[in-house]
Amino acid sequence: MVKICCIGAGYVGGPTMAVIALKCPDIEVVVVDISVPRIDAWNSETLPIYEPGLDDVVKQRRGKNLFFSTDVEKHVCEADIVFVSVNTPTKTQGLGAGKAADLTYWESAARMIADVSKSDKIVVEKSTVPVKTAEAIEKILMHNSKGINFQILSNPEFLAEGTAIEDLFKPDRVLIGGRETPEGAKAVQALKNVYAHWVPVDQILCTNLWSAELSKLAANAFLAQRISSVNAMSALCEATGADVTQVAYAVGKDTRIGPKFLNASVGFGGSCFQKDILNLVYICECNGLPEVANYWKQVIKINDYQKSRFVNRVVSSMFNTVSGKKIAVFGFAFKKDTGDTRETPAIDVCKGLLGDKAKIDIYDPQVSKDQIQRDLTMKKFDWDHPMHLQPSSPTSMDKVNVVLDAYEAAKDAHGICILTEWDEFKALDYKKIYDNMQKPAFLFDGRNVVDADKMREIGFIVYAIGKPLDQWLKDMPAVA
Ligand SMILES: NC(=O)c1ccc[n+]([C@@H]2O[C@H](COP(=O)([O-])OP(=O)(O)OC[C@H]3O[C@@H](n4cnc5c(N)ncnc54)[C@H](O)[C@@H]3O)[C@@H](O)[C@H]2O)c1
Ligand SMILES: O=c1ccn([C@@H]2O[C@H](COP(=O)(O)OP(=O)(O)O[C@H]3O[C@H](CO)[C@@H](O)[C@H](O)[C@H]3O)[C@@H](O)[C@H]2O)c(=O)[nH]1
Repeated sequence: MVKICCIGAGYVGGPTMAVIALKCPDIEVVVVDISVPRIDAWNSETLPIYEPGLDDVVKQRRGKNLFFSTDVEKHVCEADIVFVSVNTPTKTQGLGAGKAADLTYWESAARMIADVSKSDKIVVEKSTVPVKTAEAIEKILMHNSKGINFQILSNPEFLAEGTAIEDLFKPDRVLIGGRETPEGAKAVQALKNVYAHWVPVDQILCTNLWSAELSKLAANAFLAQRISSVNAMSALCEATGADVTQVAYAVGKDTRIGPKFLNASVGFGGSCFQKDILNLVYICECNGLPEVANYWKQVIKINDYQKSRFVNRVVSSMFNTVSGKKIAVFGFAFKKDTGDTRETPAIDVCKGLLGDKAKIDIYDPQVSKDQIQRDLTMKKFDWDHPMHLQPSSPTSMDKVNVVLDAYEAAKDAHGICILTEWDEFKALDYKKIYDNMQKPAFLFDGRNVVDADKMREIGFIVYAIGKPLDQWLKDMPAVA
């Protein structure tokens, strides 16, 4: 029986391995992590991450051919294929700080693999890494190999949170990069055999190592660039009276452009886009390509602009101050159907409002109070380190309340900011909400989830990203 071990039981390692175990009953899959609470949660009734369909997959295979363990060394030693799916955060200190990928966790995993291995292994990069990481990993493994043969493969993951199980069941493509040698080709084939259990072989793309590594960064950069493009248009729509939804629809009808990923928003979030683009920018700079670096940097700049533009709209429309005013925040996760808050635009928007001395009441169906407190008090990029290395006792947040439903958040509030597109926000009784708010009552829709005209009929002053502005907002222009 082929044995797989995956180092890192996070958003990628957990769901990916659960699906491999489901689709390949003839393979034993063990997911290992240094975090005891995370592994305990994977072995419990309440999994450590919320992802539609995940519970079902884990319950079907756990204890049969899917295991979660903290005994990292034992399971690495026994495995034929070792996936590495550990954090690759942005460096916060030293050379490349604020841009380069911090490969500390990756390097320590590679050294451990070299230390404990007693048989040949295929080592698979599942984490998103800078181009040429495989070369560095190869050096670490070869210099410590004791005669063992290691083949390094790059197999980047393209799942999106909230749809991870669907994406893993029906990936657009699986990408495997390997060395162009007979041993490399054999390793690529071994990994291909795993995915071929359920992915049509013509969708399994095989490339050289560097193409696979770079394709992952490139795909995320292209995706994020689409959002920054439509968000840049949203600012122009507001200035001209065009409607960004209509513009995006018209643009997306061009089959060369396509309709997906063109929703204007308060900004993109998530653990990947910003981190991976910063990493790409750094690689370009290191390769003497400042023009290319600047091109991609602009995607991040527009995203930051979009978040601060939103805060400025809120403040300026409420007579240029939110000091002492209660603002209800609907949604804190970086997108719907996940409890993940990494790099969520809600952090920057809430910090912006707090900076203007607002009082905020936050409601999100999947994010805990503890997590929100951590997010609003943590330093930039600290979130992407293993849980046990993050600050555990957040400083107090006397101007922030985390509440259990949207009605409570909006009671006596001056304004509402919708920051995540949870479906339940479409179905709320906004008349009831309006009746319980201070007047004038403001609704700032950062995700275009509510029917703005209906809200206006109720009495709200409405701001919706990229939509024609209410007269009130035109009279109170925001400084971008
Ligand atoms: N989250 C996503 O949707 C997504 C999608 C595609 C790719 N990625 C990439 O995959 C990688 C992992 O992302 P994630 O979201 O799963 O991160 P995560 O933080 O959820 O999980 C990483 C896990 O690795 C563990 N870990 C770190 N060092 C370890 C070590 N030496 N030994 C054992 N365990 C160790 C941590 O404790 C943590 O539980 C990143 O490179 C990310 O960019 C993420
Ligand atoms: O039209 C859109 C689409 C998305 N978003 C926002 O963009 C962010 C990222 O969304 P999404 O890409 O759906 O989720 P992620 O889980 O971050 O997935 C991205 O990042 C992963 C990690 O690398 C990749 O594997 C995925 O392919 C890639 O989509 C979220 O804040 C979304 O709200 C928009 O604002 N408008």
